[in-house]
Amino acid sequence: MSPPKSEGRQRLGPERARHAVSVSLRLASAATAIAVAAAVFRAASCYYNSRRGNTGHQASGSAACGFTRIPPTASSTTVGRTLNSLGRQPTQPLLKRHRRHLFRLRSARLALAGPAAVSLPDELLDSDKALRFDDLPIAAKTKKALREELEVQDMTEVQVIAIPAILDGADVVVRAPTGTGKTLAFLVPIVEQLLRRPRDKREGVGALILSPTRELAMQTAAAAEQLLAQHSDLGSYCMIGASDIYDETSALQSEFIDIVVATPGRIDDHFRNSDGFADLFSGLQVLVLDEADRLLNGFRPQVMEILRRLPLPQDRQGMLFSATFPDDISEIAALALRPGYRLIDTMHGQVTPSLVGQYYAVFPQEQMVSALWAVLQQELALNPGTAKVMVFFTTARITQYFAQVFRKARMDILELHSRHTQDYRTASANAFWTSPTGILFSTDVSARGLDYPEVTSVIHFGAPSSADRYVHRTGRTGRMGKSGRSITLLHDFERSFLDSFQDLPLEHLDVDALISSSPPPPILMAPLDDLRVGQAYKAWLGYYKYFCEGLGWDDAQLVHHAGRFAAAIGSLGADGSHPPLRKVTAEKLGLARAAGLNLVDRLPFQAAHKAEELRQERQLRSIDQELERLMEGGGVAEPPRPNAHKLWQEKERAKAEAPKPKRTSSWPSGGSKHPPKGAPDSVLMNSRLAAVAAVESSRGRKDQAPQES
Ligand SMILES: Nc1ncnc2c1ncn2[C@@H]1O[C@H](COP(=O)(O)OP(=O)(O)OP(=O)(O)O)[C@@H](O)[C@H]1O
Repeated sequence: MSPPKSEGRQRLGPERARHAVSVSLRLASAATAIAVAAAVFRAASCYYNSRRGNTGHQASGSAACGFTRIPPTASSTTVGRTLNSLGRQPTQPLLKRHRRHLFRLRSARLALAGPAAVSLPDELLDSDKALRFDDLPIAAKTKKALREELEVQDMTEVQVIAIPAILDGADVVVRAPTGTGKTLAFLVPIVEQLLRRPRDKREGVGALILSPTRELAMQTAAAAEQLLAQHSDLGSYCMIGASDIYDETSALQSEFIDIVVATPGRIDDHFRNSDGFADLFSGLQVLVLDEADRLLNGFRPQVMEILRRLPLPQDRQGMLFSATFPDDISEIAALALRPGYRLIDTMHGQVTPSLVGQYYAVFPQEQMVSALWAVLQQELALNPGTAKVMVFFTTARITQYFAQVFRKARMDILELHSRHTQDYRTASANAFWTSPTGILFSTDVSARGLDYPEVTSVIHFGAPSSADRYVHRTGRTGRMGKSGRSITLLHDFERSFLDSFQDLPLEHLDVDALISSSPPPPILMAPLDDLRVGQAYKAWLGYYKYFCEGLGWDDAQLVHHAGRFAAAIGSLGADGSHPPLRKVTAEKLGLARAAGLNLVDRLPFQAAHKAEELRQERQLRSIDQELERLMEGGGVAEPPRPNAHKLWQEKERAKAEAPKPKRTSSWPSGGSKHPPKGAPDSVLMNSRLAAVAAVESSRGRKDQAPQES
């Protein structure tokens, strides 16, 4: 294992002090007192400030479901908010009005202080045209790729402000609404920075982009690949938990790879276990933490370890991107950025997309299945033939349970969560991405960054565990100025969730009326087999045990509501007995002494599942054979492969054979308006998905991915 690149990280103290001074200076010089006061007032009225501290997710015992209000505080983000107070406009995802661009650019210059904050030529600032990528001082090949591969021309607000600042060499913290083009806001200048300083092959990787989930990393890598389509001398690579660790190291050592997009767990793993890996990053020029708040909240140990082994902030450029940051970002920024970094904030006080109608319903837990059924029917009816719905659940097992229940009722449900293998996850994501309509049941693993086209509705089944999660989930719809709907379905005991969201435009939805007009089919109310019930019940207990304090529950109340959950899925015994729970599990949950649980040494149904597992494996094999046969016969396109590196290798191979081949990414791209070529036959893929799911589920296989839930 290579030694850490530097041991000097203890300089954080003085750096922090310098940073504090620089923030104060910027505060003082950047805005007038009125603007600051307006921003503070805005902050006070903004729900984002009224939520509990974002970084305190684990710290507070009441945790995320506590729904307690934290008094608003003025903070370093005030600097960013002065931009908003000057702008006084609702969020406009695609700003084509040049005057507003100019106003904001000038505001940015004012508010962000620092010399030469934005380096667009003055003649552009004085013209009446919308600012386009073509106007940027970047390589012609990048512009061509933006036009032809990503099909984008006019820049969005965050791109107008962030790209010049990054090209200028600044470290940045960028907060911009969901779906407004943050990915290209960092990818475009990264490519340019790499081109501007030609690198020696021995310097290794030029830019590292960290993403909290595998799917987001793959999506970003695909966008990078599209952007590099015209640059035969630059390559990108995607490193995620599911790939082969040995292949990755040797690929990185033998190939010329400039941009690596990765999940933190995998990079950390390499740093610890792969010889010579750290050397590959010794010449790193750019580091991006995409969804930075999540990375530093949910993956802090890994991210800290990575930061410790990368070049010091003063020797590279650093960027933090997200739609949500804690009020005090100085701590996060001090970890990854140079003092004097610039804050760019294009939220304009609006945390959710302006064209997303937001609704809520509260219902007795016993009605949860009917409520979800009725709301889904409504969304399908509101968008006939085009409904694309994402339903977010609290845990992977509960997601899996509901997916199987709704499939019984002949609904075509895709599933994405950590209880499946990466192949399955990728196939689900691809199927949802390519289909013009569909329903995806997911955990928060899909909440951030994923850019599924044309999502019409987001349904939160149960209270989201934090305000930030609500924002990111909701942001899967209403992207790039489109409209959408977000419906929050709250169990009766989650009503206090609404207290924290008073500033959101949530409208009440009459779920009783919906249930009366769309009653659930009887099959929906019949429980699944014991194994699935047991898994869902255990997951429910584990999840709400974590939030007991916030809900004001003791163990007896937890068990009481767990019984209601069991009743709602039709699995409470005739004598009121709960589904069986292993004693060892109850001990782990701290519930060994709780009255009312049905504790057993061994689950009675485990052996019976062995035979079922074998049957399903046989089924899976025959579906695979069928797929293979069809593919050989040209009846169905090859299922898409996600690994950007493989695609890159193919590109390289193809290049050697014929100059300038044109390839299309097989993964949902950040910008292409067309589905990737080679999309799978959906019926066959769906049956394969179902078969794989059944086998995985009966094996109880757990995916080890870093996950949201
Ligand atoms: N200038 C542009 N014009 C048109 N479309 C664009 C432009 N820039 C990006 N897009 C497209 O907008 C969509 C959303 O972009 P992106 O995923 O980068 O948003 P985001 O701000 O990162 O969202 P999130 O906060 O959810 O991660 C993508 O399909 C992307 O290709």
